[in-house]
Amino acid sequence: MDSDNPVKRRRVQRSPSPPTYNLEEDDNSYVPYVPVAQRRQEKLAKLSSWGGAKNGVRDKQRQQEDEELEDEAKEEEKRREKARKERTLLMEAQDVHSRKAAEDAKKTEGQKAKEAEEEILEAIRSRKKLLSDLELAKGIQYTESLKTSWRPPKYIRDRTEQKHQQIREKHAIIVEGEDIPPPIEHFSDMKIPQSILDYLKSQRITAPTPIQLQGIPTAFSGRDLIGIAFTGSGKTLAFCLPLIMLALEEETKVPFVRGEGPVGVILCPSRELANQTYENVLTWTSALAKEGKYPPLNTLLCMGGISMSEQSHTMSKGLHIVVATPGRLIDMLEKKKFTFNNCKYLCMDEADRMIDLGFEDDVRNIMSFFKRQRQTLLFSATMPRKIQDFAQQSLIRPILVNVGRAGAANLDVLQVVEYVKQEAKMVYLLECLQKTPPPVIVFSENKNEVDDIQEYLLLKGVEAVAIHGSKTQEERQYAIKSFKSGGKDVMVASGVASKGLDFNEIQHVIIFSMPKEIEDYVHQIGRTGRSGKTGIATTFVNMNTPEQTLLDLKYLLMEAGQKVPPFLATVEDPRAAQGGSLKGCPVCGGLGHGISNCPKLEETQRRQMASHRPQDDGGY
Ligand SMILES: Nc1ncnc2c1ncn2[C@@H]1O[C@H](COP(=O)(O)OP(=O)(O)OP(=O)(O)O)[C@@H](O)[C@H]1O
Repeated sequence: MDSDNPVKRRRVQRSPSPPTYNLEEDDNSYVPYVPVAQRRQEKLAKLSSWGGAKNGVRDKQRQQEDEELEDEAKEEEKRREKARKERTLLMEAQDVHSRKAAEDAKKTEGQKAKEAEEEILEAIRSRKKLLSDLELAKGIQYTESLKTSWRPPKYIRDRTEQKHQQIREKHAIIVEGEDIPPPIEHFSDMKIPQSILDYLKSQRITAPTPIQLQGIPTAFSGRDLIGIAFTGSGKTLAFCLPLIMLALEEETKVPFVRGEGPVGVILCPSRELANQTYENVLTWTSALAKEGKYPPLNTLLCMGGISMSEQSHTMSKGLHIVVATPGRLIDMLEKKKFTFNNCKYLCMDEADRMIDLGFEDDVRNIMSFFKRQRQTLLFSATMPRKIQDFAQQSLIRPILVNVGRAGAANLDVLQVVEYVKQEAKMVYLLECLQKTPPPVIVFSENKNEVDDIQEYLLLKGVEAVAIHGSKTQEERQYAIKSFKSGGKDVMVASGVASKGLDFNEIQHVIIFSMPKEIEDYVHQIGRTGRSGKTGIATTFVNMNTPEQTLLDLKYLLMEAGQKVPPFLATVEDPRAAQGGSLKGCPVCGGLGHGISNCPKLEETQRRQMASHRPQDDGGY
């Protein structure tokens, strides 16, 4: 009779083993399944244990039991249906997974690198803006540029935009931004005091360089500016002159007294660069005040390694201009030696380094001392696109003035790359020194090597000085002074001296050890071939030089139309074989690699991990 029971028949047809796709392992609501037959048996056992029950009662119980079994069978059907659906979902998920794996396998290395690049770029994009912590916290956002009274001469204002553009094109100037002030091709049209013009003329500075002819009017107009131009192209004058003019205007309105000022600050990443910029500002402000027609302006040098009491005479008067390295500046501001309550002008030289390699927090900190809207200017010879983008977000209606590709080598430098075995370098260096008369700079990435080279040269009778971050301030100053004055023929330097230092007519730069980052190479060779003169750069490479660095170098030589030596020409670009993009790296501007293997990014990450301040070789 039981075998006729449809419920039972259905149960018998059911698969005897539980489904293997049990998705419910993690499901707390799971109730273990007890087969219907087992439950029936249990019920029957219960019933029979009652004994002596009347037949009517038994029939009623059996009927009840059948109904229960039917309900259970329905439940069971539902359970199976659910499991079937879940199985479909799981299979679908597995399908998607295997499809993706198959697609990934089909992707070329180039495509994978592109995706990795996008991820890194996204991370860079999400960096918080370069505003002060206070501005960020309060959501303060200025939208208008700083107002100034300066106007270009009428005849220039009357020119058409097309004419302005023609002038820019003539000087290979690329501009980006809104309402860009016109380029001005003559200093005399810039409304600069005659005494400064006379001084510049005495220095054979008679016509503005491209970065000056577009950068100075832009800065005079109060606009935020990102100025990019190759090494030795006169960027210092382009950012110092507007500050001098601003300070002059303020001083003329109401003379500054002790405790007042400064009007503006110039930030530099190293002491040497700060010192050099300070000296430039001093010569220009002295020239201005020389004839007594204009008031004297006070400039303070604020950097580690010098005693501020030496400058107490400057501090005892109103202060117009501060030239500083970040660490000491923060220290002075925190100690309230002066304030930025009326400071309107902030310029960063070698700005990519300032905002990219660990100075970022210091810069933010410095910005939080500003109490009013400021004009911000960033200058460098190397400023990769990503850093430009980041900087642009942080400025107000910025104007980008670009002369040549950011990070390109100065075309006035003849670049020679030679394969020299490690053990042969010292001897070959002596030979190389014969190529040109002095002064010559020799660069090495390693402080110990700098000392070794200097020692070797001294032994060989060469008048050499050395400079690196572990030297005392006095030693560094002595080295620079004696080399600048011509007392010493050769300066052996670590990377510190590469950025921004302007030595007179360096004939030859020898790069004893090729830096990993191509930007550093660009800055190092840029110590020669300055202000329109030509120079030679000889670089030693060997099997210790990473292939990627060689590739960056190869592309840079090609871009500058220089001779590529055969051993360098044979270095293949792996991206070409993988079908990847051959665009330059958006982080460091190197042409021979993508973002995913950028040495600069690696270095930045390493520094961040170590979370210590940048070794600017003593900038603090
Ligand atoms: N208009 C000009 N005409 C001729 N020489 C100039 C002009 N402007 C500046 N110079 C000279 O050019 C040299 C290099 O200038 P500067 O140091 O400002 O270059 P830079 O662009 O800042 O280089 P770097 O990127 O290496 O710092 C200096 O000796 C300076 O006096």
